[in-house]
Amino acid sequence: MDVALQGIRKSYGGTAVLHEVSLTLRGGRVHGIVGENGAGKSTLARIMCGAVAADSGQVAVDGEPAAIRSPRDALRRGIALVTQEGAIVPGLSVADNVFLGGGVSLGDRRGRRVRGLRDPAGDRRRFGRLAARTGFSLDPAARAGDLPLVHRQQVEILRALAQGARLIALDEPTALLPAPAAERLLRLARDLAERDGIAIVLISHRLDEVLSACDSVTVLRDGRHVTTAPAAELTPQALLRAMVGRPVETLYPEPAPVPDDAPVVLAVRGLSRGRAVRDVRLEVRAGEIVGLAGLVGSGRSETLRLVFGADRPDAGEVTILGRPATGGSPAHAMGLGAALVPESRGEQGLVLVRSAAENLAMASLPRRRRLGFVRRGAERRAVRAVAEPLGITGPHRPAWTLSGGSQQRSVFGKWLVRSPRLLLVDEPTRGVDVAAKAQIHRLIADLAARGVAVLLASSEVEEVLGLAHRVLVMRDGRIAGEFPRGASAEDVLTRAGLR
Ligand SMILES: Nc1ncnc2c1ncn2[C@@H]1O[C@H](COP(=O)(O)OP(=O)(O)OP(=O)(O)O)[C@@H](O)[C@H]1O
Repeated sequence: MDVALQGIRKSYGGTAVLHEVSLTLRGGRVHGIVGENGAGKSTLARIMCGAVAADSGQVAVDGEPAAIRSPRDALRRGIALVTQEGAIVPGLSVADNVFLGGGVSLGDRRGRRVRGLRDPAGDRRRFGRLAARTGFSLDPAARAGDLPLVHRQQVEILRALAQGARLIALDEPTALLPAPAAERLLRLARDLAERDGIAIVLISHRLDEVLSACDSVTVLRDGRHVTTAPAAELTPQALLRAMVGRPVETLYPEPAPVPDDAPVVLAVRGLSRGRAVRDVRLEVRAGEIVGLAGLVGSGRSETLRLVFGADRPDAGEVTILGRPATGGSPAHAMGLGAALVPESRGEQGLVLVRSAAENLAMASLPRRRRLGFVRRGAERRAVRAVAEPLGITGPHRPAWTLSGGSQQRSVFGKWLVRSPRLLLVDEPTRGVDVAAKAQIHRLIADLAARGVAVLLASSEVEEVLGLAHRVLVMRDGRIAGEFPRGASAEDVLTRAGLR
């Protein structure tokens, strides 16, 4: 199946987000779409999949104009979108999400049963076949809302396949995955293209994976189509130049040395919670960046949550600047100077119906003043002090309309306005483009240089090794090793059980 996008235009509130973009996606091929945050990648994918209406232009399927007005229309035409955050119906089982796809795709959160009666035994067989085809091991009876984001994405892929999709657009599918799982997913994408003739669209900020997984790559810049070229003729540098239109600094900033007399800001001893975190011991001094590497589920994020008081430990002790913080609450930890930039910005980081400016201003105010309306003055100050330096575009629009990168920067900014002494950061650059990534790295390095203690968890081993003074590797909830900055990624991955 070929899908041609012709002269697609889209504006939001008078701002053009896509300018006459044309692109043909062919069955049996993997097409990459790259571009900086806000370049229009997701909007293009949403238009093709019926989640957003174009202002003009058309979508043609196998040469015939196709009126795609909803995700259901798109799915009927064989076009499915798999998003980063997962458009599943949380209250339904995995199997129901997969098989009721046509009826429950985006916008129908109650999951109405549009197909009438179901055949449970048939569904089980079909589910088994799909699971075998994809290599996903999901429990069909599990409640979809209980699944972690990475598994919700698998549910969406199964749903697309169960509904017979011939074009599957994957919007940043590997952003959350550790290296081996990302490789498996990309292999699956290639296999679906080659064996089943499905057209795969891969939107990603990881240029190396785009180049290795795709047949052709399209570059968008500021809503314009810059080029489409065979991946074999491109290099990461050429892609970057096309994306950004200027040379980009991609080296990690050298962290400032930690003074010998720098006080210990965070001390953790014997910290344990169930099987997730076991007997963790670590220290972070003022000005020091300590990295936490490890697989998803190795205990990285859980350790940060325990330190921040978001979860209660079964045992162990946390002190922040010498004051006890064990098993307190986020409010208590914040009172001691801690800040947590969480992994999932949509769920934990931002009030999405408020603007980035309001989110920033809310974070800057004392707790008791945070309810009700935020004063315009506080908003203006927050925009000047944080949103502008961080390059957050559209700080006055509701946060849900911001590009993924601007959302991530807003979450970061929210904590910066509070001048923390201890910064706990989880996946700081997920879904962030190369230029913004460099900005966030610089920001972390600058904060540390000003004496902030940073505990940084990331699934990108290169990121932790590049930024941190030293790296602790977690495996099965325990600290399995420690490496200095500049150690080889291979060694860290081996210790983490990834290789
Ligand atoms: N519903 C909306 N209302 C207003 N503006 C929007 C809306 N959705 C997207 N935009 C804007 O359109 C532009 C393109 O956004 P889009 O999400 O398509 O970019 P992207 O290339 O996918 O970025 P990222 O890599 O950060 O996900 C951004 O400036 C974004 O803020």
